[in-house]
Amino acid sequence: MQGLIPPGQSDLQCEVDRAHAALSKCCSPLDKYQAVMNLKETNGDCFYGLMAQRLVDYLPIIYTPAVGEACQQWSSLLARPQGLYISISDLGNVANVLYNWPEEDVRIAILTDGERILGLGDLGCNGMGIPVGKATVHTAAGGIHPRYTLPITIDVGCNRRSIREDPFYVGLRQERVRGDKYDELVDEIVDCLRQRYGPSLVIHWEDFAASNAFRLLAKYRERGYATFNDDIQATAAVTLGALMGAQRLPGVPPLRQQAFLFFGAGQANLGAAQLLVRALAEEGVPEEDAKRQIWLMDSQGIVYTGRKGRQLTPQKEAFARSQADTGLAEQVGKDLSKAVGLIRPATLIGAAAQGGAFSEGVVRALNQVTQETFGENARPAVFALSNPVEEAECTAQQAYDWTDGAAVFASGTAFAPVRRNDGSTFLPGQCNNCLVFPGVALGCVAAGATEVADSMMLAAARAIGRKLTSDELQRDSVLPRIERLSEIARAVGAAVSLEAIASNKASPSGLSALRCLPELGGTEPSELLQLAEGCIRQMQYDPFVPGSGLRTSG
Ligand SMILES: O=C([O-])CC(=O)C(=O)O
Ligand SMILES: [Mg+2]
Repeated sequence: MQGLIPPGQSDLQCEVDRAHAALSKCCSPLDKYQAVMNLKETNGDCFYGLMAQRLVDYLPIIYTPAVGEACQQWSSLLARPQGLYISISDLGNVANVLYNWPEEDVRIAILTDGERILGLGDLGCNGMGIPVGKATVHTAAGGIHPRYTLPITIDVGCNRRSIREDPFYVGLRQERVRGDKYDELVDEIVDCLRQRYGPSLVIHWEDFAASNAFRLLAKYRERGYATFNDDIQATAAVTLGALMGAQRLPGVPPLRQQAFLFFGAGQANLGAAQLLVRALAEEGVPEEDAKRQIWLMDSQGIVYTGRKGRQLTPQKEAFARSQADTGLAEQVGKDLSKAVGLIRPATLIGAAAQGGAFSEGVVRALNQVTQETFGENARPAVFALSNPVEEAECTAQQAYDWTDGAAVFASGTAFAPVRRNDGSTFLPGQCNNCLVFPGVALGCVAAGATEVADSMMLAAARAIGRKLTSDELQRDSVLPRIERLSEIARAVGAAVSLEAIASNKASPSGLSALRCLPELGGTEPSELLQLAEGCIRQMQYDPFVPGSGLRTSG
């Protein structure tokens, strides 16, 4: 290497600082995305060092929202492969493809088929940015070694013509394969993953369309895989965590007394509704009563039994209002402010990828019905969860302005703090599944979990609600600040492993690693936190002595 690199020596910290200074010169988030991904490719130690130290600066780049733009432009980005591509033409040959992945010890596989990337829809093979970004967050926040993560894009085609016809498109130029062949491919992938990486490999599903997401999750859970769907379960856990956090603010009505209106009946809201029912059940509310507190609204209006048109999916059917609500549903039609006026919820959760759907009229009506029902100091919850930011149902500023500061607000993509008239600031919570999935994976890996049970997701939600600090509460945040992501991931990890042990979902290897935990009894056992810290990459360069040959790492 002598002569091929400059003579001055820098340690890792200097390289991290230099990389940050260089990246600060990028003019757009997309430029920064490309530059930082290039760094990942050329100097992994420096990249992960930078992510660990400045996650809050780089999360909006490697993750939502810039990663969404990167996926939209993926074909023309000169992106180097950072994960594994398995296509429908590999059917019957998946094992060989999988053995091309160089790592022997993978603990988490993150799979997408690119059909529902964030709120951006079908991006086909260009969705690869998402599992790659999620893997990076598993490392940067959860401390999972990058070699333990395997991002996979399953290419079965793309139903967006503009993408298929893009001359630079990197995927298969065909419509999506569906039905038996699709299922066979996913089966083969999951089987081969288990064969190569063992039964406690965590399978993390990401950004599948609802028609596949629920089915695949149920199928592989039933088959005894340690598996979770980020968009259904982790989004649900962070949403429930935000609802639990809101309970700690004065004026927010008790969960068991409210009506909840879910705008959008896709994976995120259905998952949240399912988990909410479980949480209410633990408060002693019978399941049927809990369901009666919940209203779903999709593109056809209120979800109710016997609704004309397309048949309800089983997941929607579980929350369909009874025939007794037919009159109300017909009166509402597709009008959200009418729904608010007639249902009188105190919580409105949007996850329909319809930017701006929470209009001034809707938010004002929500505030009014909340105060009429629970008194003039009562505060409604407005959660605008769709990603990326253009898809958000309303902005933080709007929610505050339209309710004279009464609303408690959370969003999927971050909004800046909002200044109040008295000079203090509201701190909008970022209700993004990144507060959950790294901790869930960490907890599962640490405990050698054989299943990702609902109770483990509930434990994750509770851990998040508990972690809110008094400063955050004072600024009306319903979730811990994203700056604390690593700390939250470890707390969620601890809670998830403890619950895995308590519900007999931990395997002997995990149990022996965690053998001291039950006696510790606390909610954040220091042993587990140490274990988590132990997983973290030791980012050190070996000293380079001129004339002695290569650096051994870096
Ligand atoms: O990636 C994110 O920001 C959250 C998420 O899973 C999605 O929107 O699909
Ligand atoms: Mg997702």
